[in-house]
Amino acid sequence: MTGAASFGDMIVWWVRIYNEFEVSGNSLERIQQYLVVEQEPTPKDGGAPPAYWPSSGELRVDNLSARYSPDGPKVLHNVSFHIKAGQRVGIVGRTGSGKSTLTLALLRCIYTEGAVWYDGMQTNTLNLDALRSNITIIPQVPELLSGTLRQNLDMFNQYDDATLNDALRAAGLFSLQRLQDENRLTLDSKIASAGGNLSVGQRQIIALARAIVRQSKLLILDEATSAIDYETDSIIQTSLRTELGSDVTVITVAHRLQTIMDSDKIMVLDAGRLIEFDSPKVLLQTENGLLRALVEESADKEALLAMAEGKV
Ligand SMILES: Nc1ncnc2c1ncn2[C@@H]1O[C@H](COP(=O)(O)OP(=O)(O)OP(=O)(O)O)[C@@H](O)[C@H]1O
Repeated sequence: MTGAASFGDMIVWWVRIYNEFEVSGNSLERIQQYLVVEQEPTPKDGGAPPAYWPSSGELRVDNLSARYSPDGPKVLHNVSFHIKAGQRVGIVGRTGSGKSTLTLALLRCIYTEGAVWYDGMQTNTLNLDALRSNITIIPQVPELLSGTLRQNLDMFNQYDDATLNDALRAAGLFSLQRLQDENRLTLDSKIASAGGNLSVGQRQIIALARAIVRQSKLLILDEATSAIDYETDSIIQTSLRTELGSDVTVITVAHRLQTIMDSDKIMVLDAGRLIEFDSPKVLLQTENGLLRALVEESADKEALLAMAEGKV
């Protein structure tokens, strides 16, 4: 009996050791993978822009191509366009058409060829710190830091409360709180790690307020369709239309056409190529145009057409 029990114990012991060995092996493998990941140039490498840069959100893109790995396939193909300072531009396209890839390429997060000029500076001559701190991205679900709302808006304590409250008002936080009975936030409110105690809408509004405080000239918004309710979305859209300076360019990656149908211009991507870029009104008159086809397919066709005509 004792012999059988100790043999059994030994088997269990071996299984446990083998299991632990396998788990540790996985961790080692993961560390090894991180060690061989190719590093970006250090953020300070490259030129520093002049102090007055950027003074506008003008963006000129010339033959921009992109891939996710040095020897991977091109995912974005020779995209060229010009966005004047202050324009609101929507990017549309079917799933996998390259919308997110284009925004990553603008930030130099992936391998790119071609040239991008932001307010007259060619971005690949700038260090990554300078480039990325002057473009604000508002992702679908913005991550906030644990701390107060004030710290999230102004990490280096550079602005007074009036400026921060103005930015929150302009971004639409107080309108949202009037409409919805969400927890009332003040500059001293505590934000949980990653913003876990706030709704996605509140987080997007705070990210927008941060862009307003930083006086970003180029804002890229990834529309959060599924995670955001209609009221919050329209508050954010109104803020983007009315509360930003006239030289601030807003690019919205749109997942529903309503959001961008009254933009100054719409960019239509298809399989990594820019196939249409013009005002919604012109694109809707384009025979066999993709935007026109997307609108035709939509259940909200009439409303979209009215928006494009500026009637809504
Ligand atoms: N990390 C990645 N590595 C390799 N290829 C990728 C990666 N991310 C995206 N791709 C590829 O790039 C192409 C464009 O994808 P992208 O995510 O830019 O499209 P999208 O228009 O933003 O799509 P969605 O509307 O679904 O967000 C697709 O073929 C996709 O498979």
